[in-house]
Amino acid sequence: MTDDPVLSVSGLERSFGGITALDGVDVTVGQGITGLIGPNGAGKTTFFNCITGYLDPDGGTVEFQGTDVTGKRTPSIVREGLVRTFQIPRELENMTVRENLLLAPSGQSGEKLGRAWLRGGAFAEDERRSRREAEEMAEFFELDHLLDEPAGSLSGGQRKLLELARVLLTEPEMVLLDEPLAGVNPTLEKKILDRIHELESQGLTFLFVEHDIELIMEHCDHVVVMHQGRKLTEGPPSAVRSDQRVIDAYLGEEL
Ligand SMILES: Nc1ncnc2c1ncn2[C@@H]1O[C@H](COP(=O)(O)OP(=O)(O)OP(=O)(O)O)[C@@H](O)[C@H]1O
Repeated sequence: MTDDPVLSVSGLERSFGGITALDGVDVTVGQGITGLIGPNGAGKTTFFNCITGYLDPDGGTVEFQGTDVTGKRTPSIVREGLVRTFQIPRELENMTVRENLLLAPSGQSGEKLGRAWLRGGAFAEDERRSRREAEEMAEFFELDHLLDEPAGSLSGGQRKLLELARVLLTEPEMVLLDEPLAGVNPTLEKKILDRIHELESQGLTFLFVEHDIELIMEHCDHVVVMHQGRKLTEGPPSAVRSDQRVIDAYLGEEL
């Protein structure tokens, strides 16, 4: 990891009625692969949602590569280069894999259409390039034989690949991965992890939520542990794993 933080989150707060999901979270993420773990209900998903514009935080700040993105909407955060994988929404399940790959995530299509309107002829060239990139991405993730199939017909693992392919097409600087390997068979799992390491070596930053602690320990440079809406501790995987506070937080769950 380099010394310059890619993401700096300070005092992040979010409640739902009487439930405090985030209670002043301070997390700094440097380049590389950082794991984010914590028992059920620790606040991991809320944390992801608040830093990617899906939810407004009640307090605190989020800085991405030196830019304050607190409270910004998702499309503008995506444009800054911070993206998260998200499940293919039901309405996109009837669209083909190719169509899903051609749609920029998080409502950017309106902006794209606007650009096309203004730029006229350049649009055809842009579209050809987008199609080629989508096809290359599908080929890499071994989804090319499924390009004309509806996304809803994919297996769980193939959907995860499609989700990752979609966010990578936005050319991000940092990707938040929310259990990218759930339901993925071992061959596909290895392929996704290899791709993540390859992208990391090219300078991409990952923050990786995963319930499989073994995977986190094996593949992350640094691990942040959340518990009850706060950061409990952080450090190298081996130190975190043997930390008594972490063991207590998981209350005997396998670590
Ligand atoms: N939309 C919501 N409405 C009400 N409460 C919510 C909402 N979203 C999250 N919560 C509550 O906030 C707390 C944190 O939830 P969150 O989903 O962020 O945790 P998590 O660490 O991602 O959990 P898990 O590992 O089980 O997915 C929980 O108590 C949860 O019930």
